[in-house]
Amino acid sequence: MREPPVLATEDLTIRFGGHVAVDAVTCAFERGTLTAIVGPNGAGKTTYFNLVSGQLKASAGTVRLNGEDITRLGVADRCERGIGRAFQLTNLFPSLSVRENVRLVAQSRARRGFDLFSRASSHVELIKRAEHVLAEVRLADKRDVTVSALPHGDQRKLEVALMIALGAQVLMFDEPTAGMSVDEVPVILDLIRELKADKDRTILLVEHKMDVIRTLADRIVVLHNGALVADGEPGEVMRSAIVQEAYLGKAPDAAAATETAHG
Ligand SMILES: Nc1ncnc2c1ncn2[C@@H]1O[C@H](COP(=O)(O)OP(=O)(O)OP(=O)(O)O)[C@@H](O)[C@H]1O
Repeated sequence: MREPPVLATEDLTIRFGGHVAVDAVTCAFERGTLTAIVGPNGAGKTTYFNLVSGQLKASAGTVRLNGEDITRLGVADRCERGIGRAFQLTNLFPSLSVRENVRLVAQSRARRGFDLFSRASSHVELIKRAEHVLAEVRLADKRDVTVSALPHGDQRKLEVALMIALGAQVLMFDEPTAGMSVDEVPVILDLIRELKADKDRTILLVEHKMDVIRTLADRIVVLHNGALVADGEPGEVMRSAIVQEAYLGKAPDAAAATETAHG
């Protein structure tokens, strides 16, 4: 039997009063893929993320992780099962070193017995695990730096390290380059590219910048007024009239003219 997608939403819906912010979104995400979720301001992208990560409770519909219905679980339970959301962690210890932060997260996970390292909970094993994760996010040379002294870009890398140490299989990034300096942007994009190379992970990315989407995404899902209006390979989705109109703000005729003009 074919294994279920890592993550799937079925008719996922949330209403705020009379406003439907996410409208019956059915979408599946396969292991080893990076999907960009795009759409105009207010389309429902962040709200969709909140429904997947558990920050918001759905009015209707289902969220499944590896086939398991997790719709009624809270953020912590979803996180333990492998849903990681970048830059939302409040559990950084600013006065401890980078490595201590990662070690503590690895330790809490090992105690709860959620991964292969559950028996490797000796101090030495946990340090090894922390070193491995820090190498993966290119922070090994900052291992002894106190978190509060880290530049913004490195704090973000550390947050990714914590997601990995927590055992996330689904990594969600909501505008990862927002608020970053020109120097930091390529660093975080390289990091996402490297995370994507690990085919066990499934990455969801909300992003406005088309150049970022073009270089990273295997697939684009377009939301508009809360509903999924396009889903497919990036080139094809970007060329579709609905995207030209909904996302780029051009009428279909103008979009067609632009396409013709550019061959
Ligand atoms: N807690 C809330 N209460 C009421 N309305 C909300 C709430 N959260 C979101 N909305 C509304 O839901 C709609 C979708 O918002 P959301 O932030 O998900 O859009 P978005 O696509 O992420 O936009 P942006 O690109 O600007 O971040 C908007 O109309 C927003 O005002």
